[in-house]
Amino acid sequence: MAYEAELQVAMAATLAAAKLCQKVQAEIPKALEKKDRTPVTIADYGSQALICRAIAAAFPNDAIVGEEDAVALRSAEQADTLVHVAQQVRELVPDAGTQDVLNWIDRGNGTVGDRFWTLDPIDGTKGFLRGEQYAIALALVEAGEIKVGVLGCPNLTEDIETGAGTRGLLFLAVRGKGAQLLPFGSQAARPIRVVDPDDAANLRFVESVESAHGDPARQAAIAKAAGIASPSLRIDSQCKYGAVASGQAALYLRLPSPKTPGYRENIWDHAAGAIVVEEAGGRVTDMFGEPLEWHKGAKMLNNQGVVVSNGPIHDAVISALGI
Ligand SMILES: Nc1ncnc2c1ncn2[C@@H]1O[C@H](COP(=O)(O)O)[C@@H](OP(=O)(O)O)[C@H]1O
Ligand SMILES: [Mg+2]
Ligand SMILES: [Mg+2]
Ligand SMILES: [Mg+2]
Repeated sequence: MAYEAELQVAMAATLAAAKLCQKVQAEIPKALEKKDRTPVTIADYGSQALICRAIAAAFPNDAIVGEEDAVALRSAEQADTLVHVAQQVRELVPDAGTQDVLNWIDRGNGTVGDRFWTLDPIDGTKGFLRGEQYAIALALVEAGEIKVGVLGCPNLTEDIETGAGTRGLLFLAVRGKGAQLLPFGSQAARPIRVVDPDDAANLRFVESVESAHGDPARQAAIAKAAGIASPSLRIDSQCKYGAVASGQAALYLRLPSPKTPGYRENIWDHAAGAIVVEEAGGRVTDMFGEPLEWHKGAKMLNNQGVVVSNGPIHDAVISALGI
């Protein structure tokens, strides 16, 4: 199958990173603050190191556009943090040196091009710090189109609302080959599909836990206008794409927050989730109904807001947005 090698490398690397993240989350990590005042932890750095190492080894010519960089970790003030990151990485790569770890993290400072990977080593760091949902998101983009996506959701359960079923889910997709769900520890991935329009129980919408990352009042009004009356399920990270792809929600709305109207979305916050939803039969656009631009830069400067749906309700949502 096309992209089989890429899929296998991405899956193995994401599962290794998930192991590191689960261990660190259980130890209740501290947050450091980045220049943009958002949090980062040793697990974000460790996850990026492990995944970049794996991609660099298998596909040495591929660029990686990752969220994190090692600038702060190279500073004297963060010497202790670097020791902790390296310790976590060595649990999985015993011979990893501290310089190796820094270099692997910085391997994620690539730029977009004809073929590149985009990586969010922990999407939903705020959820991770609360002990709630987060995702490890890795996607391969070629000629402006996402070809492979792997989304690791270590705290997500098969039944998202009740918490029943296996905890720890890997969502996978290869362009044109459908989307699949592989519970952690299982050998058998199963195909997933978006929700049918007549499945009333799952015709709900999902949005961020963080009110400041969206516009909850408008999101509720738009969902209602599109025929979804029940309250939203609030979930951190690209786990929301997993909810739509696995037919447990019909809609994910992410409209610009009135507090940060100029905010533009990062490709790594959406690419892996987007191909999983599209391959499960759904649709992903910006709030104007336009396709998201994956290869113009790390920030999607020409897109605003994100609408993710099962497909049939998409046009009603875009017209309810009325723009
Ligand atoms: N003002 C804002 N509007 C929209 N998204 C924002 C934002 N500030 C931060 N984010 C993004 O929201 C992501 C988390 O998504 P969610 O809100 O769905 O849980 C963060 O990813 P990281 O946690 O990887 O930094 C960050 O990139
Ligand atoms: Mg972040
Ligand atoms: Mg993110
Ligand atoms: Mg992140």
